[in-house]
Amino acid sequence: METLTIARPDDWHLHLRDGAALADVVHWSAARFGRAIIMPNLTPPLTTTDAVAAYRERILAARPAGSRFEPLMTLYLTDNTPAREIERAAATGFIHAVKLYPAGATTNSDSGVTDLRRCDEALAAIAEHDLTLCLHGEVTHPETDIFDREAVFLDERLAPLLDRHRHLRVVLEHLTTATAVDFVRQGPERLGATITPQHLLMNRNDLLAGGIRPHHYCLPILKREGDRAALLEAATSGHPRFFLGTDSAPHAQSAKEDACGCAGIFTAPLAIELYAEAFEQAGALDRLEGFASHFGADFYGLPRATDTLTLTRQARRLPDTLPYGDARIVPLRAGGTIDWSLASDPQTESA
Ligand SMILES: NC(=O)N[C@@H](CC(=O)O)C(=O)O
Ligand SMILES: [Zn+2]
Ligand SMILES: [Zn+2]
Repeated sequence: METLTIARPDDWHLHLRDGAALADVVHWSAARFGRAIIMPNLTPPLTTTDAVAAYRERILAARPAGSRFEPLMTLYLTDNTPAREIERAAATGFIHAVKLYPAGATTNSDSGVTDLRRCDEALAAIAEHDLTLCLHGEVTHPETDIFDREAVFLDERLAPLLDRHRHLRVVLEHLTTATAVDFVRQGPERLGATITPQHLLMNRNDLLAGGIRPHHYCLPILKREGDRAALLEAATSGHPRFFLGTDSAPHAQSAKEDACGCAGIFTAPLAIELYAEAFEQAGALDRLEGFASHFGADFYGLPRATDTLTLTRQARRLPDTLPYGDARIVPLRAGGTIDWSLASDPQTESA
C-alpha cells in the first residue's frame, strides 16, 4: 500500500463553533493537525481576551482523550477594539492573531469593522505586539458584484492598509482568485495567504451547473476555472507565503439546505486528504509538506512540528451526514469517496 508521511500539518484557518457541536467537530481536526488558528466568529463574537480564554478552555476540554491538538486563538476586531485589549491578548501567549471581518461580509460578521481607518490604533498595537492580522478580504458594498468582492478589496482596502502599517504582519485568508495570487506574490514578505481545499479542487460550475449545490457554497464564493488553476499553481509552487488554511466551516444541514442557505463548507473530516488529492492532480505531492506543515509555522514565527502524519492510498467513503450537536451535518464529498485515508484512523472505512 502506498503511503505518504509528512511533518504533522497545521490548519491556519479553522471554525470549531461552540456548545454541543464543539466535541462533534474538534476531533476531526485533532486527528489530522497539530495546531490550528481558531476563528472567533461565534455568537456573540469573541471581542475580549477573557471571552477568547474561556472559549480556549472549552476547546481543550472537548478534545478527544490524550489529544495534544493545540488551538491557537484569535481575537475579533471591531471598530472599537482598544489598543490595550490587543496588548492584553498578546500577553496571554495563546492568542496569536486578530481577525478582521469587514462588517456584513460573512457568517457572524455583523460586529466587524465598518471602516479600517477607525482601527488605526488597534492595528498599530497588533504590529507592536507582534501579533498577526488575519483578513476576510472582501468588500461588502451591495453595488459590487459578489464575484468581484475580493479583487476590489485588494485595491481599495488591503493595499492602503499595508502602506499605512508598514510593520503589520497580515494573512489574507481563503484566496479565491488569480488576481489575489498575483497580489500576494508581489506583496511584501510580511503578507502571507491561506488557500482552502475547496478552492483548489472546485470552480463555480461545481456550485451552479446542473443544479445549485448548497454544500459547495462558501465565502468568498468559488470562482472560475482559471482562478482555481492559479491557486493550485501557487499552492504547489513551493512559495513560502502560501500555506494551508481549510476554512472548515460547519453549519447544520438544515441551515445549508434552505431557501437562504448559509455560507461555509465542512471539510474537517477529510481536510488533509483533499489537499493530497489536489497536490497529486498537479503532480506535486512532494510539495505538500512545505505548504501544509512548514510555511505557516515559519510565517507565524512558531516552531515546525516534530512529529509526523501518514496518509495511505486507500479509498474511503464519506457518510451522507455526521452528528453535529443535536443536529446533523453534511461534509464535503458526502456519499462520495476520497482516495486517501489516515494511516491510523479508527473511523476509516474502506470504500
Ligand atoms: N467561509 C465561509 O463561507 N463561512 C465561514 C466564515 C468565513 O470564513 O468567511 C463561517 O464561519 O461559516
Ligand atoms: Zn472568511
Ligand atoms: Zn472562515
